Amino acid sequence: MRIAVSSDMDEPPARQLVDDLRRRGHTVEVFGALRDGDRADWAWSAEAAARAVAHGAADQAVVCCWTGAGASMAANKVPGVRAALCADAYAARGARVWSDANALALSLRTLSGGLLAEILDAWFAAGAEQDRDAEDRANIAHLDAIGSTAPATGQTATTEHATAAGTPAGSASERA
Ligand SMILES: O=C(CO)[C@H](O)[C@H](O)COP(=O)(O)O
Repeated sequence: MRIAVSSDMDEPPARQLVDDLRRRGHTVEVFGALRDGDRADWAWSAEAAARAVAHGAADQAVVCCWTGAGASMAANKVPGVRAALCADAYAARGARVWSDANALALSLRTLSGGLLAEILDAWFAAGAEQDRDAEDRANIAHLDAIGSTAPATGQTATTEHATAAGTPAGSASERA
């Protein structure tokens, strides 16, 4: 897989992440503090990695900062990117199976060597289960399409919004 990796800090866990991904056979492109001359702030670096996914230059992203919070927020601002901040293997598996996450956000503060390997094992072993949570995933896609100006998903979608972006699966108007 082609993986875009970002970090706002050139810390050992971030380097270890890149090495581990390459050992697993992935092609890695780095952003932020891991790349000479790149901007290293967490919002920009995570957004750059997320954009690589949105533009099709990468299949997935792994975005890092000290807590993982800022990196996940920035990545999730890029339409089409579903970033999940995962503190353990259970969260990583769930993010793939239920949420079809395409970006893994990690906290550099908490990553020991063993934990990183467990999270990556779980992340790459799992894929979205088509028959579970499909409605939720459709609503996330709908949110991407409509932005924040339309009624919340689950509320009655107006004709205007339904026409512009498609009616969200399971919305009140669809169930009516
Ligand atoms: O975890 C983070 C954001 O969620 C950052 O890594 C943390 O805030 C440190 O950034 P800086 O050194 O620029 O203050």
